[in-house]
Amino acid sequence: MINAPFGDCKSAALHLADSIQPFGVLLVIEREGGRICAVSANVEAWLGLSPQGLLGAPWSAALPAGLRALVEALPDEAEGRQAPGSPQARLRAFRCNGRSLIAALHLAGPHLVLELEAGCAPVFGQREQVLAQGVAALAATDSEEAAARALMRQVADVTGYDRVMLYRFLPDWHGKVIDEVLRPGVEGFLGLHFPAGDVPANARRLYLVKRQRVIADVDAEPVPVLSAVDGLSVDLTHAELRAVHPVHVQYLKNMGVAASFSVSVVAAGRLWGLIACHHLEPKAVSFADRQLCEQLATVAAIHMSDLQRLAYEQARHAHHLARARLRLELQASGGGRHAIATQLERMRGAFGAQGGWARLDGRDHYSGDVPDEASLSVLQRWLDRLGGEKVSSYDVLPAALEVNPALLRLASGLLYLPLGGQDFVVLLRVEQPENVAWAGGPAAPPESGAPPLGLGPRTSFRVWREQTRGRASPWLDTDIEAAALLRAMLLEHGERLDLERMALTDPLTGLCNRAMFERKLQEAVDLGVRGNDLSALLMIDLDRFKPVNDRYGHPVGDALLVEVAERLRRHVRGRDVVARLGGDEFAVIQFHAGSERDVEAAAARILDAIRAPYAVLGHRVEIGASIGAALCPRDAAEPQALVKLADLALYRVKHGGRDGFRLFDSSMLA
Ligand SMILES: Nc1nc2c(ncn2[C@@H]2O[C@H](COP(=O)(O)OP(=O)(O)OP(=O)(O)O)[C@@H](O)[C@H]2O)c(=O)[nH]1
Repeated sequence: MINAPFGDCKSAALHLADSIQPFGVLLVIEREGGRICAVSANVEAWLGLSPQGLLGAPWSAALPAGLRALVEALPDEAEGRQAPGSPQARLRAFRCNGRSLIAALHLAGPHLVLELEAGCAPVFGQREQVLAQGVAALAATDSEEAAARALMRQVADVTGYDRVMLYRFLPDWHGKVIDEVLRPGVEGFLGLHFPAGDVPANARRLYLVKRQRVIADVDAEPVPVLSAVDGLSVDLTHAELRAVHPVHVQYLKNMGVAASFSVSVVAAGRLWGLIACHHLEPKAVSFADRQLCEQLATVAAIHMSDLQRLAYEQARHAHHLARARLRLELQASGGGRHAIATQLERMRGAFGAQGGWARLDGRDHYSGDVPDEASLSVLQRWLDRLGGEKVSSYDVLPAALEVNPALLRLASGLLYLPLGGQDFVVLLRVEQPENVAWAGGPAAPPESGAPPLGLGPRTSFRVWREQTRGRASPWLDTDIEAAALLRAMLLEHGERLDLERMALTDPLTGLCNRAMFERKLQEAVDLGVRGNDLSALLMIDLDRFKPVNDRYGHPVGDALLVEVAERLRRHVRGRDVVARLGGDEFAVIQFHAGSERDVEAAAARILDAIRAPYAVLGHRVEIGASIGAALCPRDAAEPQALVKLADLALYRVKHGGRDGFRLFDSSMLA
């Protein structure tokens, strides 16, 4: 029986094609039981054996002696060749009915697939020489593209097709002809783009596993594969003779192509491109030459994978170095979270971004080419939807943003690093407008609704020009990976700053704590001594605070402390420092204190501020404060001594009845 025909081209299980091209003959043997379960309908013409006589018969009885020897030899040899790539068929020269044939046998799941075609065994020596030269040429290349070009030239030399093109797959799987070799007078396609639908996903999967594919004559009638049992499907993924989908045949005819040969260009397990060979007359490349091309393609794939890995490692290393430098800069800057903004340019350099935008603690910072603020707000609303958990990126401006000309020009590529809360870093790449020349228009052939064989590939390959907008040069995998690592580093930096801040501030009032007070006092003393400038230290202890706690409870006491802190903050100047040293004890460090009188005036203002009545949690409270002060360098030129003397003055006030101010004088030491 004849098995089911293909489905439509895009969803068809192309490898289950139940027919073959007529330049050979196919037999399928069940590995279990050894019966011949399928043969191509042309078997009689090639082998002089009828399909009826072969189907269901054991191969050991039904096959001619030469073929039996091949089948006997193969299964064990082939076991190890099954996965993961193309199982290399075993070749055998064979004469039958006075014809020289090449027999090839490979495993396909539960089946052995035997194919025969006209030809003779490869001539030893010549083939090895071509292979050696090819390997040397490939090894001399230092980029993936150069290796692919070298492979294309070798395929052109070995096969002699009219037009040999290097077709490179681009990120969305549309393709571009980036190199070609033409017989004089044959039209070329160099520089033209082809839509992704021209090589649909099912075809790409086959190209990945079966690294070469010949179509000997687009006008040749396919030969059905007859099977012994109903519904038998043989996997022809690795078959040389597998028939072509009618839509693809039509596609080639529309192009004026009579025969084709394709060699897959694979790098790191991914389809990089195709070497597409066209002939304007029917043409079948010999099995041996096809194998030679496949071997060269395998060598190219290994070399290209190595080059890709090398480029990847180099890019990772460069990012690693840039990050290490950035970390050092951040640590050295001591400038808190905003130090990240000073590194925007460095980040742009590492990621090849023309614009940088950081929002840190509500403040915006920019570097390089950045859209205007209104456009950035549009962008930000869009970014808000992405969430703040991970790096996001695009290198084609999202449709929703296309209407904004500034974003189109300056933000066609984006890396978004959310840094917690409202903070983020955004790196931008400018638009790279490109004039794309399509071979016959970018639309894929119609997909839905049409009957399977009525599907038509496009009929025209006339050049159709389109300017692509909103595209930036694409981020590499290494960029995305490095952005995630950079984000982790910046978050860690922020967390360290938060910890530092926590370690240096009083959690209740937000004032400096004792540790920070000591640092700042040292600064004031250094400045006073070096600059012969007067600094003052005011030690403040609240009076009658305990009764507030006792009477109204701790929460009221807490709220009162917070309010005292607020009043103190309001009564100092820019650089001065207010600290809570513990309990109801505060301190003020005055830089550039002016004169003794100025210090006294400041203390009086602070006293008045503290004395003013409070309304805390619904209670009216009044307290006072005892304040003692010492001056640097007049009284002491060393922090601890200064604290001691200011404390001495404070205790004089406490013991003198509280609620007042004393400036240290030497009589207090008596
Ligand atoms: N609500 C509250 N009370 C605190 C806190 N830390 C310390 N205290 C209390 O503050 C009081 C400080 O003691 P004192 O300075 O002797 O109290 P005072 O009534 O101001 O005494 P004088 O200075 O002699 O007037 C103690 O009762 C502590 O328990 C705090 O964080 N919150």
